[in-house]
Amino acid sequence: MMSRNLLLHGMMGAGKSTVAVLLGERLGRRVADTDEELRTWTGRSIPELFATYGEAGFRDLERRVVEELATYHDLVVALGGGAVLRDDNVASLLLTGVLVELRATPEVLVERLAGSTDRPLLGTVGPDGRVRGTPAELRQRVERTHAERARRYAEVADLTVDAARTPDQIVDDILDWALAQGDVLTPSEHEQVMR
Ligand SMILES: Nc1ncnc2c1ncn2[C@@H]1O[C@H](COP(=O)(O)OP(=O)(O)O)[C@@H](O)[C@H]1O
Ligand SMILES: O=C(O)C1=C[C@@H](OP(=O)(O)O)[C@@H](O)[C@H](O)C1
Ligand SMILES: [Mg+2]
Repeated sequence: MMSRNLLLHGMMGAGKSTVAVLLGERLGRRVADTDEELRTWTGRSIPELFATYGEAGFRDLERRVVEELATYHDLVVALGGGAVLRDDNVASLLLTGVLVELRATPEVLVERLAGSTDRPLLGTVGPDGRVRGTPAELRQRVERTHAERARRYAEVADLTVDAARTPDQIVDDILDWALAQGDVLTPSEHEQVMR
């Protein structure tokens, strides 16, 4: 019996990659992270990919990863924060999965992203991988990106969870919701979560 992929989306720093691992452990599912897939496939870091191909080129590579992952079932997937901006990605992902938004305020996100060196859109890392950018610039970029994307994230979400809590609490919220759906978990996952 197959289940639907649990696809985590939302802003950079919301905790998608972190929560995906825990959720996968709780369900005994395989976990995929689109950024990790891109690193493995290309042998390059995310900043290197942005520096080499630009954002548009990065999105095209990400699209190919998304298309491939959408052919599987029974996964937990941490999407890169920009993946659901494309309609073609959302259409592919919904064929086999449900979209769960992790939502947090810019204040919370900035706190979590302060030391980040692998998110080129935040301006905190140069093409050479060296850290640059001031805390004020980080805050401005997070606020602007959040303002640009918040509506889109909400619109495509099957479920939105408050990400300003512990990863375990976020996993519990997702599982509570998944249990109440008919087609998200397999019967054996259902049993395992209830135990
Ligand atoms: N629920 C949480 N509470 C506090 N810190 C978190 C939480 N989830 C993730 N973090 C931290 O925030 C940073 C970004 O998390 P990450 O999982 O990479 O987010 P995303 O994949 O959404 O960009 C990491 O340093 C991570 O350890
Ligand atoms: O929001 C975005 O556009 C991006 C988010 C990043 O992943 P996380 O959301 O895991 O940080 C990564 O895919 C890339 O830097 C672009
Ligand atoms: Mg991530």
